[in-house]
Amino acid sequence: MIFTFKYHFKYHFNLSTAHDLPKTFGDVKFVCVGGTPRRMKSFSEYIAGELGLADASVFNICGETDRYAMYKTGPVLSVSHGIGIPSISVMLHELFKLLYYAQCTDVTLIRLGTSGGIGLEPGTVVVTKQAVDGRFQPRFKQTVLGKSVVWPTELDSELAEELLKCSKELPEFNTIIANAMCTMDFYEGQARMDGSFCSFTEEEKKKYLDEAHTAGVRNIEMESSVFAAVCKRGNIRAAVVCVTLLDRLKGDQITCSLDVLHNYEKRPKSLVGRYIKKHLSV
Ligand SMILES: O=P(O)(O)O[C@@H]1C[C@H](O)[C@@H](CO)O1
Ligand SMILES: O=c1cc[nH]c(=O)[nH]1
Repeated sequence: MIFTFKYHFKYHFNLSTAHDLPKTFGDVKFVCVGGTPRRMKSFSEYIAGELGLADASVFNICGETDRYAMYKTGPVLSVSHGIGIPSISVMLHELFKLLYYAQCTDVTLIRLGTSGGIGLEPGTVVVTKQAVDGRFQPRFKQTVLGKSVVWPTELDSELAEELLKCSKELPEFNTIIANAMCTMDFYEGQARMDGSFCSFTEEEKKKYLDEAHTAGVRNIEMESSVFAAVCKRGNIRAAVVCVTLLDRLKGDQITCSLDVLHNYEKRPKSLVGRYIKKHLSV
């Protein structure tokens, strides 16, 4: 990555190289990202407790813009990315620029997310091996200058294994390593029949989800492919850790209570928190 502008603006973060980025962000070793500002704020507060930084004040660094929210506790930066590939892609461009100008080294990126499971007990945590597209291929396709560009989407296998090892200390939920399918849509794109429109039958849906299962897909979400592809391009160690909210072989609608959902959402947080704590030898 080579950036040569004198002042480089990270427009959606409301930060630029006019700020002292090395002073504020130079110590960052982990960046955790996830869909919602609430999740990332609560992760930042949680990690402050885990790292014994309970006095750290957790505030939104991007306070002046409401595109994304960013929180920092010690060496851990938490950033929200919104829904889907375009939203996380913009955030990752600006994040990588930020890490570069802040002169950060040895950074690990982890996405903490939610997903729909395939053939799994709801609440299972899936650490992604490869992010595959809707045709079960490990690739991220983008149109650049009117041409299709394809990037590979494997994630760091060593990091995935280390996370799986940490999960053995959290026996209250199951954690597995498997492929995630990354889609462009929550409804028809994920073979749901409960959107505004539906262009397929129940049998076609079942056949597709069975094929996904046979291809090794165990969960479906909406960001892992571009996340894996750009981390690979930037040579950054990365993992995707998503909890499943339902079993898509049994239905389309997420019917569990908010309490149960929030409890499920804590699972990637506690697994990644444990990993970070171990890694920083706290
Ligand atoms: O990080 P989150 O929980 O937002 O990720 C999944 C994929 C989509 O962004 C979203 C759809 O509900 O949930
Ligand atoms: O089914 C689901 C649940 C959460 N997120 C998704 O993208 N799909």
